[in-house]
Amino acid sequence: MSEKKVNKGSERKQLWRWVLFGSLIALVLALAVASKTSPSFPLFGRNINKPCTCSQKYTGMVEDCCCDYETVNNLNGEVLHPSLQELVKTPFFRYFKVKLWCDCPFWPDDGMCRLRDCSVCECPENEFPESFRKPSQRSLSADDFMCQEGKPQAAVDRTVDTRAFRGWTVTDNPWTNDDETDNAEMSYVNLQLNPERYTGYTGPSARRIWDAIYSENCPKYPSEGSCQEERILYKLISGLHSSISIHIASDYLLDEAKNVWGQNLTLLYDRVLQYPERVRNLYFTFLFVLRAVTKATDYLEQAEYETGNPTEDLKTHSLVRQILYNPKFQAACPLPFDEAKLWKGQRGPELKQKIQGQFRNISALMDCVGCEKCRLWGKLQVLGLGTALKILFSDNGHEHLGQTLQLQRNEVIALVNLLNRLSESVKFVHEMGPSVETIIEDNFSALATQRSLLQRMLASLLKTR
Ligand SMILES: Cc1cc2nc3c(=O)[nH]c(=O)nc-3n(C[C@H](O)[C@H](O)[C@H](O)COP(=O)(O)OP(=O)(O)OC[C@H]3O[C@@H](n4cnc5c(N)ncnc54)[C@H](O)[C@@H]3O)c2cc1C
Repeated sequence: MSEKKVNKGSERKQLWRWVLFGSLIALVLALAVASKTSPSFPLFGRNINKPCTCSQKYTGMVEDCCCDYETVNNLNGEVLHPSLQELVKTPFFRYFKVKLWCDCPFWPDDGMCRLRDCSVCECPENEFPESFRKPSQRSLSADDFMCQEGKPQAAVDRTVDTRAFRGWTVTDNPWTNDDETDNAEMSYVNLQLNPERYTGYTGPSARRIWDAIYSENCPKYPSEGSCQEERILYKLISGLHSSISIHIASDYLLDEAKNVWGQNLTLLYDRVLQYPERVRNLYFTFLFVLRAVTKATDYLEQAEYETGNPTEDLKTHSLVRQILYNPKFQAACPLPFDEAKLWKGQRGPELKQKIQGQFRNISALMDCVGCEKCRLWGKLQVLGLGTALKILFSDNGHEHLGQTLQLQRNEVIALVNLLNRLSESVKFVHEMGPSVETIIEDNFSALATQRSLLQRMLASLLKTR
């Protein structure tokens, strides 16, 4: 009888151990599945220290700028974003002239030049209206439709309305490497047909470009005694990088088989939000480019936006004026960035030359980008930044800017499209950031609770053994 009791007791203990062990496994599996299947439940493989929320992090003045985060968000939401969205759709601003061939000057044997054929990948002729011109008349082979590492989302649609290009002079830009004179190699691209978004471009080729940019041309922590100008170059590139990542996250191919596109908030968090510095650099870059646009007010106001469509062209001019002369903007943030404090002192001119050289290298590196659509937006946005630098630092001629500044049409198109991209990114981070961080935070505390539960169960399991 007593032996039976003892046996029953040890059986129950055994059973209890199995129940505990089973629950433990079930809990771990449930967490793993939740983490894998839900993009907004990113728990595993992370540091689970509690992050602080967007609202706590982004207050006060944007570093090195003259506006605070709240003002930037308000102005962007109410004034800039809506106008810019309209402006970039106009015929003048939606066509960009670009050399898309991959003639990377740095590492010809990268293997990316097998994409040379891919760079002329065009839609089959029956996909677009007859009246549209194609830049290349060469006959298309089957390979042309299988380009960009087999990813159609990476190919550029060259559908273009030729009426959009007239006038404007060719001028130098000491900050960039772009040569617009070689018309034979240039394509005209309709930016509205080629949104900046996820393309599947990743791995060593992409990594090599970013590495070359950061390690050789704009190190985060340059040599001892680094100055504000060097930090500013880093922040501009980092802000642009954040914006590219935000566009990938906001327009992501969620299901390749079904061609479903949507937001990838895990990616947004992983690449941008969890590094507050990257968000700050995005705001900095936005204000820097905005300052360049406002500084060129006289020039942009008088420029010709003619495309052969008087109604559209009038609308373009009116939208440009709406941005440049918005009273709300002028009252709340009249000087987004103060460029006058740079290049001072004896080292000024030498430093400027050095940084110009670094920026030109970054511009040249865009030819090494091994994905056509990424190259398009990389080139456009770097040209946009180069244009901002040219406007802000043209031979110290700030006072007479209206008379001395000369911009190419393509530079103006790049500048405005860059500003629009940055404005979209600022809006997305402002609107989505807090909720994404709250979800992550909730998940972190859920994980913390589950972790302590697991620890207790494990301890109890070990005890009963
Ligand atoms: C010019 C260019 C344009 C591109 N455009 C597209 C595109 O349109 N669509 C697309 O799908 N892919 C694009 N890519 C690829 C994309 O940027 C990533 O390289 C790719 O998605 C792989 O990402 P990753 O996670 O390895 O990190 P990456 O974004 O490649 O970052 C590499 C490293 O840089 C550092 N880093 C990341 N972000 C920042 C930042 N904001 N500031 C400072 N340092 C940072 C980190 O150390 C990171 O590990 C582009 C690449 C380049 C070079």
